[in-house]
Amino acid sequence: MRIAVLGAGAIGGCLAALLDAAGHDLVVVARSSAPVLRAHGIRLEGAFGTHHAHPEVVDALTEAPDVAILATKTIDSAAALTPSRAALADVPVLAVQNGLDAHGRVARILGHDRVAAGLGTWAANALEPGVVRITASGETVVGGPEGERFAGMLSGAMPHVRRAGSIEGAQWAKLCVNAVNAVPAAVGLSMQEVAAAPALLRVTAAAMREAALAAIASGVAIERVGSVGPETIGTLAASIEEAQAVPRRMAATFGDVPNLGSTQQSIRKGQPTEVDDLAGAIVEASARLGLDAPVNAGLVALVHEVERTGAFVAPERVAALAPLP
Ligand SMILES: NC(=O)C1=CN([C@@H]2O[C@H](COP(=O)(O)OP(=O)(O)OC[C@H]3O[C@@H](n4cnc5c(N)ncnc54)[C@H](OP(=O)(O)O)[C@@H]3O)[C@@H](O)[C@H]2O)C=CC1
Ligand SMILES: CC(C)(CO)C(=O)C(=O)O
Repeated sequence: MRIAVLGAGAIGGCLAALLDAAGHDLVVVARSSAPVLRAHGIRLEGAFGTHHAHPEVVDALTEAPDVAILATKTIDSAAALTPSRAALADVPVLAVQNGLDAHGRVARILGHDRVAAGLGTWAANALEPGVVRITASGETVVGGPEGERFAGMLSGAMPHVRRAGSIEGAQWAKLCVNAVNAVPAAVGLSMQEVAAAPALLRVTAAAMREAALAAIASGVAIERVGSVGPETIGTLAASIEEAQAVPRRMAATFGDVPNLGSTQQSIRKGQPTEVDDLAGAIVEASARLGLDAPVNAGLVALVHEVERTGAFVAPERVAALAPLP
């Protein structure tokens, strides 16, 4: 199949390399990394194996591929899709992005609803253009319109692909997972270091708890994604003390290689983050559901401060969002 990948960073670069290795014909739509990708291709290393791909690299699509994958940060979806909109007019698209309803937003930009959603639980690092390191394996959950097509396609290229029953339930579970992203992005530590620091672990647990309470209040049947399923939501909701087991366990699944998370990687590349679509989505959903989410609101403000100043904040300022008893 002729497959277009828009956004060849940590997730898109990994998928492009794996699909290339599986024998597909890849075209990559790239932004600032385009010259490096043209010259050196994409090198994948780590938990999904090693492969060096040399896909065609373009600024925008002029011809329709068979299918496309969007793997930019959510804040870049419109800018990445708009120049290729005509070529994607009738093309099934898989949006591999975090946040609630990222694929719905893509459907609205494209003006058609053949848009599936993909949720990756693996840890991917791409701080250097054209080099992707998968530092921890994990499942990929695919759902929504065209979900079956994309689950089949990915299954032929990578391990642990699962079709979601309810993509909305899976996106809520993933939003709870991504409540771990903001603390490392604010202080500049890895997820493992945050889990080992009692004051920062407590704030992470409090942020996840707010996400879980909003998930419960939404009334959506939560579907397991990675290590977060309905029973985990119950643990998170019970109390901050009980909730701490969840980010601690999650950090252990990321293994020994420090995992910065996708939000901190944006910071380290000097780029805006998608924190408004992660911690910010928890704040927004909570307000809609009549709940407060002060910890996530505080984290959104701190991550935006780090984006503006380029300097990580002192751990004490994060710890103050949910002080130790
Ligand atoms: N990293 C991870 O471990 C995980 C990430 N995710 C989610 O996956 C999604 C992608 O994240 P991730 O791969 O980490 O992000 P990256 O920043 O690593 O990659 C995004 C890529 O999109 C490119 N891009 C941005 N705008 C455009 C544009 N207008 N045209 C073409 N390309 C563009 C960027 O180009 P440039 O080179 O110029 O920056 C970059 O290469 C996010 O929603 C994230 O939350 C989900 C699970 C795990
Ligand atoms: C799964 C996890 C937490 C991997 O780091 C992720 O989704 C992210 O960083 O955005």
